[in-house]
Amino acid sequence: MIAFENVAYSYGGGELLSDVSLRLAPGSFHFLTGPSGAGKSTFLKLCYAELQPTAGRITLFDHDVRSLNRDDVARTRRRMGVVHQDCQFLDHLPLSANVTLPAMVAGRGAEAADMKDLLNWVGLAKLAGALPPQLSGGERQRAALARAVIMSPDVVLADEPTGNLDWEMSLRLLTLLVELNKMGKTILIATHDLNLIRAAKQQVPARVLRIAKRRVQLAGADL
Ligand SMILES: Nc1ncnc2c1ncn2[C@@H]1O[C@H](COP(=O)(O)OP(=O)(O)OP(=O)(O)O)[C@@H](O)[C@H]1O
Repeated sequence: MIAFENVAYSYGGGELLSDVSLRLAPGSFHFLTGPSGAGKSTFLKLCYAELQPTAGRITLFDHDVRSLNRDDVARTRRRMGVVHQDCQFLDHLPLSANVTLPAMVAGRGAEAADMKDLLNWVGLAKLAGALPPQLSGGERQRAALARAVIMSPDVVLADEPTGNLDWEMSLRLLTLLVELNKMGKTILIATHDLNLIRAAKQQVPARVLRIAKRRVQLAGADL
């Protein structure tokens, strides 16, 4: 589904990531950990073709990212839901419109019933008409997850989705990601939170990728 072969990435200085080879199988659940500045967000950006590798090959849904034109990239991204670290919204639009925006942009429009189901699922049905600045950190994170999955993506990539949340809210968000995985979605979550990883491992066979010394490697069962 997502495959890296001897991938390197540099923003112009020295290499941030070197010789990364791995494969995220369909339906798998992975965490990505590593110190601040190690390249977790950069790795996720490579996964959704926001960045191109400076060396090696990345394959998304069996297509080499270098062979994709702009339309192909847009089509590929529709199969991927991304929860960004900063969860930005359009502040003048109500939550419901923000969540359905990806469907609108893709020219699909979302059925009102689907949107209601989705907001119910993330526990935000009562806030459908609220404006983003009125939402708490946890509500914003859950809204960002709803927006990421409105197009029924095959893959969900989340960058520190529980970064600003208390433990109870983190577990709630994790439960939603585990539910998505049980529905067959491939999940990749960048996080610093080892407790979150431990909690996930009690629910799903999650694996841990660790960035260290520019390499991304599978961690052992002990984290
Ligand atoms: N657009 C950019 N141009 C140049 N350098 C960048 C750019 N984006 C990130 N970097 C640098 O690349 C390194 C990795 O950044 P990245 O955001 O991928 O790390 P991270 O592991 O996600 O960090 P954190 O855990 O703090 O969010 C950092 O040193 C950062 O300053």
